[in-house]
Amino acid sequence: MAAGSRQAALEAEGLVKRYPDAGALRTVLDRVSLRLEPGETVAVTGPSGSGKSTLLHLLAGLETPDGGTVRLLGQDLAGLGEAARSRLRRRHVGFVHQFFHLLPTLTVEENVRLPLELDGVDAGRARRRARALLAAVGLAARAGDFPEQLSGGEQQRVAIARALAPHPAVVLADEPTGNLDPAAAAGVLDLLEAAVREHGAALVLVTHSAEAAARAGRVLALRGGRLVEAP
Ligand SMILES: Nc1ncnc2c1ncn2[C@@H]1O[C@H](COP(=O)(O)OP(=O)(O)OP(=O)(O)O)[C@@H](O)[C@H]1O
Repeated sequence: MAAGSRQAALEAEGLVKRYPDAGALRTVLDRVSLRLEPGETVAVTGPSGSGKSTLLHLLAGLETPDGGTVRLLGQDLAGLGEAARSRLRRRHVGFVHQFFHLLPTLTVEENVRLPLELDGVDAGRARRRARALLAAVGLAARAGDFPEQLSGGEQQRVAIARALAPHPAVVLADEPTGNLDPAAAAGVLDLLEAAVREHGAALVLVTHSAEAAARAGRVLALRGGRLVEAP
């Protein structure tokens, strides 16, 4: 790192991802590069199937690229073993999945506590943090419920509380406002933006929503596998 330059929260260079398709390999991402400073929000748009979720999975180290590198807080994910990569992800990445991925056998509060407890945070502190987050997302009264007792929008807010629980340096949100009414969608964006503002998190927001994208500092689009400035 050059003297005086800030360390990027997240840096992807030349990412390539190919998937088998009808007996051949199809290139979904073709040399995609992206750099996010702490406190920065980037919206990624693009048609269905353009590779937005794939890009988020590569940035989180949930999938391995066929080419290129991802550095999270300066660490090259490819240089880490699976255990170290999981630890880095658990501590520093908040991932909001498109379909929530809450664990159905755990209560709402247990879902939010889980990443903290997996990371060795003591039970009392994890409970306090989970309750504070559930209060922030307006679900304090639902802490003891199970995910299936909640509406889609409520489950999405739990997923966001869980993603923000460890104070992640990077938040990767895959369509966090999909299927929400406008008021709920605005509330979800407020929560994500608060994480950026209060903790200097870097946020990548994958979205089909023009309103959501308009709230980001930078809007990029995936087109033909390339990440370009949105018009
Ligand atoms: N594990 C996989 N195996 C094979 N093909 C895959 C796999 N994952 C994704 N793809 C393909 O890669 C392309 C990009 O998928 P991706 O889910 O990243 O798109 P997206 O832009 O997020 O779409 P949407 O907006 O519909 O969520 C799609 O054509 C998809 O079928």
